[in-house]
Amino acid sequence: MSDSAPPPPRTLAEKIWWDHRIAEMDGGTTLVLIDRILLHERTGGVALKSLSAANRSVMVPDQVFATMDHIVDTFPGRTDKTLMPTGTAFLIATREAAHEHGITLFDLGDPRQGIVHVTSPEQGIVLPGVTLVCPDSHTCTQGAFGALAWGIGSTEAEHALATMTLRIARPLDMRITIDGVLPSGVTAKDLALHIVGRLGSGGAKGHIVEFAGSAVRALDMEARMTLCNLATELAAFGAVVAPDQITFAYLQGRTYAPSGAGWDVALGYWQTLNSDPGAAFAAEHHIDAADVAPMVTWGTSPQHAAPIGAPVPRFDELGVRDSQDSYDRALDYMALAPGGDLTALPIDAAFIGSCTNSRLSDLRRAAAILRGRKVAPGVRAICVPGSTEVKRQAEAEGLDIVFREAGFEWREAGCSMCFFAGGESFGAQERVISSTNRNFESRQGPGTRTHLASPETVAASAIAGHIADPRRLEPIQ
Ligand SMILES: CC(C)[C@H](C(=O)O)[C@@H](O)C(=O)O
Ligand code: SF4
Repeated sequence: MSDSAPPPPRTLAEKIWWDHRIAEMDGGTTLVLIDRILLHERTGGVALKSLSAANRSVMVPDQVFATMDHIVDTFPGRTDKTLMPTGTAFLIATREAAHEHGITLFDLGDPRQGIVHVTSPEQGIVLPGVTLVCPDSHTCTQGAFGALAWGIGSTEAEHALATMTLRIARPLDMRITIDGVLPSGVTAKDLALHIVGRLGSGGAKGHIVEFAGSAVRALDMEARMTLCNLATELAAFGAVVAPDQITFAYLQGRTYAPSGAGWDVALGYWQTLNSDPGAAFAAEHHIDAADVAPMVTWGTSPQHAAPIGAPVPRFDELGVRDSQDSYDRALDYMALAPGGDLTALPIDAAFIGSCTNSRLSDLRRAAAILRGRKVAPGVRAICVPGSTEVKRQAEAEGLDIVFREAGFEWREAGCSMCFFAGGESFGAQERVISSTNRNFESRQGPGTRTHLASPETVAASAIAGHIADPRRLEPIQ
């Protein structure tokens, strides 16, 4: 390979790649400069601990940020005590290691605390054109800013912390162009589930997915993050959206974003971050936004998604490849039959939260549905803001009151019931409608049955007591 960047046309991802490439290594890998590293108490503390054990230090502590999100309780009045029996040790280890290494920590009680993929954009840590890694698979959420952001393992995190570099094989480029206008009542979450349903859960393996097209340009930053978040469920290496005025307006004035003259310099660079006309992609897909409907999953993989109201597909109707065994197993686990009507099944619980859909705009849209209505009897409904800052803003608008009056629990920020951390759980065989990103077996607790959907659909279903289309709400009595 030549040592200089290839001439235009180049893709957005290629531009960032070449701006961070240090050297070609053996085995077709490249040594890449890492700008920012994020950690959380589930995996980050482990990486910091082994770094200390090896007598190594964090190379640039100013560019490393840690938060408490995965294991912390989300009950009001929480402390270091967690429902996960060994959880407290993770919190303490992360806190001690962060202090030892001089890393900024968004600890319990800090107004910046929250889910790592929510707090980083809020604080302006992720920026267009940076390389950003975190030992967490949904790091590609942050590619919504035109950053190369990807999830790594704890060992890689240790290497990145010590050297601000990583050795990786160049991923391929994929572009998913979404043109047209999303129908009214259809959200970025529905679009993302539509795409995962069409391409399948391995559909972007080894690729950086660039989301492009007029429907993507029309999305605000929070919706772009929702879209990029689900790229993980396509097995993508990362996801990117070319930064534009919407991105710049979101970032301006945020704590860790450049300011003053530095802002102007950065902006000049950021405006070059888009794919040149004619740039080559290893794979291209086109989606018409008008084809997207509110979606819900019926099975145990995010690719098991269908428009609300559609019958559970029969095996021969599946749009993506799946084995008969895994299809049968999914239906058995979810207690569903081919051709069955999902909207006829009572739900036990409703959950609004996670790095997919727990930002202020998500809570506002759910609250608009809940206002003046009540959660159906017997349904346990929980709302967990993605960050302490989201919670503060929601409370300033009175959204907490709307959620509470409807019958929702209103929690402290964190990952909470997005995944079972070994403590709090929905019950076995309980059917949960959830604004999260994974419906794997036992994801929300041993034996729970998760249906993924948008916050609007979760809210509408909580009221109806069964999976319900948010566009067809009963009038307020
Ligand atoms: C616990 C953590 C490492 C995990 C991940 O990598 O994604 C979690 O965030 C998840 O969503 O499953
Ligand atoms: S909210 Fe869920 S998907 Fe996101 S980082 Fe936390 S556990 Fe993972």
